[in-house]
Amino acid sequence: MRIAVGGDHAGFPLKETVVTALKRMGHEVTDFGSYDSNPVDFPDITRTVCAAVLSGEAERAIMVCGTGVGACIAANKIPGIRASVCHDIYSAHQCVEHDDVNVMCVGAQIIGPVIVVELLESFLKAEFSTAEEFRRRVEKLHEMERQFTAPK
Ligand SMILES: O=C(CO)[C@H](O)[C@H](O)[C@H](O)COP(=O)(O)O
Repeated sequence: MRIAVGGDHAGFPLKETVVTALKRMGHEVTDFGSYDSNPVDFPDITRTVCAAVLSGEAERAIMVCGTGVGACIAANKIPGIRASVCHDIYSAHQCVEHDDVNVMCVGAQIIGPVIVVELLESFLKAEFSTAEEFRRRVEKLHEMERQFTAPK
C-alpha cells in the first residue's frame, strides 16, 4: 500500500520507527517530515500529508505528534479526510471497518515503538465494511462536510 507519513517535532522519534516498520512490511512510504526535532507546527505537516491522500498519491496516512490529538484535529478539518487517534488495537482496525478512516494519528508521548507497529499492522490490514449501515453513516459525514464547508 502507498502510505504517507508525517509528524511534528514531538512525533519525530516515533515517526522514524513508523517509516522503518512500514518499509519492512513492504509498503511504499512517502515521508513528509519533519526530519529532526526542531519545532514545527503540526497543522503544516498534517496539511501536506492529507493532501497526498486526497490526490491519490497515498492510499492512507500516519501522523505522529506528541499526543496524536493536534494532528487529528487538523486532519479532520480537511474534507475527504477521516482521521482518528488510535492507541489500542481494536480502534485501529474498527475505525477503518466502520468509519473508513484514512489517517491514523498516534502520540509519541503516549505510546512506544512496540505498540505502534501493532497499531500499523491492525490499521493497514483493515478494510471498510460493505455493510449498509456503515456506508450510510460515512455518507452522512460527507453530507456534513458539504453542509458546513463555507462557500469560497
Ligand atoms: O501533541 C501535540 C498536539 O496535540 C503536539 O505534538 C505537541 O506535542 C504539543 O502541542 C506540545 O507542543 P510543544 O511545542 O512541544 O511544547
